[in-house]
Amino acid sequence: MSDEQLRGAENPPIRRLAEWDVERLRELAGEQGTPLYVTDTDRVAENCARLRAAFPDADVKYAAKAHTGRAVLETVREAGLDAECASAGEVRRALDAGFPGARVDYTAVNPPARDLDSVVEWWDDHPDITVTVGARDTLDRLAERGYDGRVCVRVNPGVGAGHHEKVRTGAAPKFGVPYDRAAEVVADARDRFEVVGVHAHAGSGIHGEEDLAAHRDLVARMGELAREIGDDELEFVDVGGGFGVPYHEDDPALDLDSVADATREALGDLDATLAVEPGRYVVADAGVLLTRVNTVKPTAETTVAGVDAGMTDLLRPAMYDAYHAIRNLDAGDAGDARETGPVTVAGPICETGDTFCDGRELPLPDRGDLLAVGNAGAYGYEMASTYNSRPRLAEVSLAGDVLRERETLAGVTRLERGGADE
Ligand SMILES: Cc1ncc(COP(=O)(O)O)c(C=O)c1O
Ligand SMILES: N[C@@H](CCCC[NH3+])C(=O)O
Repeated sequence: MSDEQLRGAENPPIRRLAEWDVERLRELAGEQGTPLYVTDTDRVAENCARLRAAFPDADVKYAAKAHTGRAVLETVREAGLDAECASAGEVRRALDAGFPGARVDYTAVNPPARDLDSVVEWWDDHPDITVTVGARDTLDRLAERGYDGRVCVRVNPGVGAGHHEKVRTGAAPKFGVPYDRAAEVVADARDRFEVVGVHAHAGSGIHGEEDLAAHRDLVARMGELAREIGDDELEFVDVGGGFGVPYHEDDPALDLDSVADATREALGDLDATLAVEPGRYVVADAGVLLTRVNTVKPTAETTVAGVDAGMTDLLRPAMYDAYHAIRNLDAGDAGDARETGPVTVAGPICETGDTFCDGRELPLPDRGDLLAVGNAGAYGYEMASTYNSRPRLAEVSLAGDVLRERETLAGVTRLERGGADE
């Protein structure tokens, strides 16, 4: 596909929930049961292609935490993005999915000893891995293990952005060395390692003028820092990810090309390559969560649609009050004519926060209706848990391949004495 097409209607910047093939989703739910994640890997590839077209001279890395499933990692690798990993586990999964070490960055945040041990061990076979370090202690701990390889220094830019305070990383003291100490830490690191880059990340879900202004500030600060410490001695300046997607049906899509232009302009002239590391943008609209209504309960204020998916399957609404579009695939524009009214879609978990929406205007549900929850491809399955002894749900590709099997109770209890048999 040419860049022209990638910027046009052939590859639109967002796939809305209404654009998924309802018949196909019904078939998959029928074959696999619910709750079920459906992932369209072609869409993942399209999103990667659009990122590469918007940032043609940059190193585009995929933040693997958004969706670390094998099929997605392989798709991203084939599409030419690198892998940005948040743990030794993610590093291992990226290597196993075929990323060469030179295309793997490990962003080590307060890294557990076991993670450092593993990555240093794998570094023998993959000497081009880059470890991104956000504290001097981490440099010392790497040196103690005999590591003298590629290091990137993570900086706390003092500028945060994102859809919720819990994901505004840039100003949180947890992440990165303070901006005014960054040059000193880089100098120290240069004595002991090969310093290949500097890094900062504003936060997740950048969407809207205020967030974009913060992103530009961060990028400008990183450009200044790189020039101060010698950009000709760096391979890259990584300005993080965070590019948002529209969760509300009528939110506009992010204009990625203008974000890319603004990023380059804010960075200024540099010998080092620009790097970005989006996660959500790659996978959010490539996934839906299918769930079935099992209980309908009219109340004075709302009709409760009790469903078989819960916060254990998609945590974002409970954790961040995140909005996800919901479509009833058996009613309204996708099925029977129905009256609409305020509907509360609630899961089976014993927590008040276990709702996907509260009093949202939707077709009044019937028991057995199939609902689709949109933009579930990013931070969906990866944040799933087994709370309330709920086995994790299954994931299939749009083509029908099982990407992750449905877990069983035996899977949940396999690590405990006297665990269940099935
Ligand atoms: C260091 C780092 N890089 C990249 C990302 C990816 O963010 P997003 O999925 O919003 O693009 C995150 C998550 O916020 C992050 O913490
Ligand atoms: N898990 C968050 C975003 C990632 C934060 C990672 N630093 C979300 O679902 O919005």
